[in-house]
Amino acid sequence: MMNFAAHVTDDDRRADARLDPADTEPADALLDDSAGTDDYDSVGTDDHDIAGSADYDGDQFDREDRHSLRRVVGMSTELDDITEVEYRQLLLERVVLVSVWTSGSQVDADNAMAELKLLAETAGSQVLEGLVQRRSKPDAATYIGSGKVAELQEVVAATGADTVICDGELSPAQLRNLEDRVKVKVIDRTMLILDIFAQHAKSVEGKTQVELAQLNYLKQRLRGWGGNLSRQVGGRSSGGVGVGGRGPGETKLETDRRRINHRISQLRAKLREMDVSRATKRAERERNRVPSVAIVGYTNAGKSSLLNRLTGAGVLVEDALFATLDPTTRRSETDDSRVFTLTDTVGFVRHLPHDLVEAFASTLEESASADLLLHVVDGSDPDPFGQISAVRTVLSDIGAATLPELLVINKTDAADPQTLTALRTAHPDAVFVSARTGAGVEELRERLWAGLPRPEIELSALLPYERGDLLNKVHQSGELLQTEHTGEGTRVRARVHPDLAAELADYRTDGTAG
Ligand SMILES: Nc1nc2c(ncn2[C@@H]2O[C@H](COP(=O)(O)OP(=O)(O)OP(=O)(O)O)[C@@H](O)[C@H]2O)c(=O)[nH]1
Ligand SMILES: [Mg+2]
Repeated sequence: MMNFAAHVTDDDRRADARLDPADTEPADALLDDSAGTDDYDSVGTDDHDIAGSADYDGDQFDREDRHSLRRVVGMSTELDDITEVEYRQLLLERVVLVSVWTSGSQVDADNAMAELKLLAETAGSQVLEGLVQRRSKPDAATYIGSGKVAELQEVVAATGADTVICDGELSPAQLRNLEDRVKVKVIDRTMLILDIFAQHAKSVEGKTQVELAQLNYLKQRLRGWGGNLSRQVGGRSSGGVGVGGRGPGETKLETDRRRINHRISQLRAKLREMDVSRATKRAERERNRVPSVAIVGYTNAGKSSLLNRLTGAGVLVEDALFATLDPTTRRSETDDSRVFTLTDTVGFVRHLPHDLVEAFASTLEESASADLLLHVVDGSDPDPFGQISAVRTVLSDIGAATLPELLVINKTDAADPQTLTALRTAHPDAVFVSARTGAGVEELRERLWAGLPRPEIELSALLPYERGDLLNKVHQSGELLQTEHTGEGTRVRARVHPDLAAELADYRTDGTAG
């Protein structure tokens, strides 16, 4: 294990931040932490060299960083000192997966199970076994049928698993009943995804959003878990008053509920503040009329790799789900000097937990307000069509369904040729690329540039040399078609937005001035 001391510090800090109800983060810490991400202004001046970025897709970045952030099991000491959310996070180690398959083919069921396995592994678990039950609908009491529960009980005992992960969102009663029967912790897909988000969130905003989603989810399940945890952990730690042995009695539950509610309102307030600064930044961008492109798509499709290819951004790329949680915005330029921004975003997944969509609303709004969506699809996935429709579902949830979209089929180097043919037939307008090899990236760049909105007014003007500011504005927010330096100033032909056209009115030479 690497860098143990660093883990302890990180864990301590996290525990502190969550537990003290009176805790308010110093404002400067807040600023510090968010400075690295989503900061269009700070990168605005440093133009990334597109040609220089052609050699890498970002796979080289930050991997160590990410792994050094993995949670250390059992670092917290007193149960009194941790919320149940954190308690839940402590052990997710040796797991058995369970799913109920209600419709679709065997292949679909296998794909869903493979995805659940990937999710579990991304959360840091070792998957011991997977059980699928075909059923017209999940059992109301135990999710899987009672015969299957007995089988699950045996598998858990035989493998020594400490957790069961169910592929769906279970009711509190289902969770409780299953825990009672199999005697280990049972979590559902929603909790699993929340757990991954919790591990991956880096910025203050991301962490706040995840914690809010976790607490909202937990609040509804508090009673069920409280009862179970005491029995379960008490049994495991052989009767002593070990961790959890005290058991959250009614009073403890009440305290927990109050603390959770208090914490939720704190987090909401904090997010509202951050929302304001995000909105200010976006308004600034909109005022400058810099076209924005959002890279969206299924998790692990290669969105960050493409951003790196296109701009040399150096964003974390990892063969893991939800590697990116904090949106990163980079400035870029077309070959005819039009400036635009590219934002890498959180990946989507089938059945994205509702609490998460809500908590990440402001992050997702970033995509909803873009001028163009680059919808990246993993062409090497067994079911790229399923990915496309899952992503479109989330897009319409966040009000982004009607935005212009450029479909990008990525990983063509690894994709099955038949699948690619099927994709070509179904989506003749899509661009086929490989962020890994760079194939198709040139075409993508051109299609992307062509898809950017263009300023609506074309004009000619003669700008005196002392109005370098105006020339600069044309360069930044308009489109320079022609420039010529003369004795009196710079002659330009350009396309600009109406407000800039108004500013240029006095200098126009094409007769429509005034
Ligand atoms: N073979 C192949 N692998 C690729 C390609 N593009 C990306 N990958 C790999 O796919 C994995 C995911 O890439 P990312 O760029 O992190 O994907 P993402 O869409 O940003 O993922 P999240 O942020 O987790 O949602 C990494 O292991 C990449 O190296 C490609 O064109 N071909
Ligand atoms: Mg990413």
